[in-house]
Amino acid sequence: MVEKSAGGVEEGGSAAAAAEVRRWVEAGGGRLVMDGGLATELEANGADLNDPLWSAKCLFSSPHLIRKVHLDYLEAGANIIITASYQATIQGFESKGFSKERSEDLLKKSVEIACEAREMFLKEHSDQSTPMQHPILVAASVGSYGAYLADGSEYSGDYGEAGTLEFLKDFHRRRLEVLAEAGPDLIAFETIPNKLEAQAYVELLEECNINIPAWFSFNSKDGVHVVSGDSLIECATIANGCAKVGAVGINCTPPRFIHGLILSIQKVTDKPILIYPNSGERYDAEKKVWVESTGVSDGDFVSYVNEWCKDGAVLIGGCCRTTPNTIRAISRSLNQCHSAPQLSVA
Ligand SMILES: C[S+](C)CC[C@H](N)C(=O)O
Ligand SMILES: N[C@@H](CCS)C(=O)O
Ligand SMILES: [Zn+2]
Repeated sequence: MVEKSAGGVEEGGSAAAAAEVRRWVEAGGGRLVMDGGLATELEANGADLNDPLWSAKCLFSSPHLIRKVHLDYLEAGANIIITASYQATIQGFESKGFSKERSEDLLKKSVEIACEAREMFLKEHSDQSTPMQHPILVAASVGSYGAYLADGSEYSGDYGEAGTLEFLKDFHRRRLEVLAEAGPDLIAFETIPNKLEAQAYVELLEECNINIPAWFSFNSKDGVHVVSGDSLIECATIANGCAKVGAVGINCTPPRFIHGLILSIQKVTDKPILIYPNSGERYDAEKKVWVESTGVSDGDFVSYVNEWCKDGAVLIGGCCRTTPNTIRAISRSLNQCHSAPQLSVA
């Protein structure tokens, strides 16, 4: 279980969230291993995600599978497990016929399932002399508005006329509050496709007075811009300007772009950098399948890890199409990596 500092993000000045993430990274020996693709592994365990709710469907159809996948990632060496709330929204559940209350309960449940998996894992290993990974953290996923649209818009960031700042804030507000109230260690804003949504998240973190460290993770198709074409540097600058953001990085992006993206992020922030790329395959949103075999294998993926460490990433995992085998290999590779930079705890 994680011990939180007395004041959380609330106290401690402008870099409080980053300081908290740095403390966790220090506790983990200079690196933290994140989990891999949650939806990927739910499918591997038999879930049918061809649904507008995608992986969030399992919150009511097969919560036991979500718990199993979290456990599999913990057994593989993950320090951080990300909840099944990526595509879980009050609006999405309501359009399936759930009441507002039940929809909020399902959001909370995503955090509860991950916490249960952590408890089970800790209990299972409590009498073992071999050291387990520490700390173990639960990050509540907030997928973008594009994820809710269920048409792959998180890979274009093109929201048309709906994409105003106020609209995006209204869309995410209650969802964020409910997830924060459920008590995760972190809030994971994932697969952020454009600058506007990053700005909306910053304003919501402040207005809702969220005192749980957040991370902002963008996705890119060219190694320079986020998927909308907005500059990654500008996006990372927005994240850097928010004291409630504890880490900044990249997810669901081909491994070949990660090196350059880390260097870009470093130009504008001292906050810890996280990266959890996908396999490099392309998502066909109509058929809801991943296509093309240009992806990298687990072995290939891991060959990049030491370079990303040297570049300065301190939280490393995988996104779509990565598996517990990927995470096990990353964990082993990081354990052998002795070039950990000294992190100052502010
Ligand atoms: C990260 S993508 C693979 C998630 C699924 C997408 N939003 C869809 O519903 O098709
Ligand atoms: N946390 C989500 C990210 C999708 S891009 C998942 O792994 O399914
Ligand atoms: Zn992904």
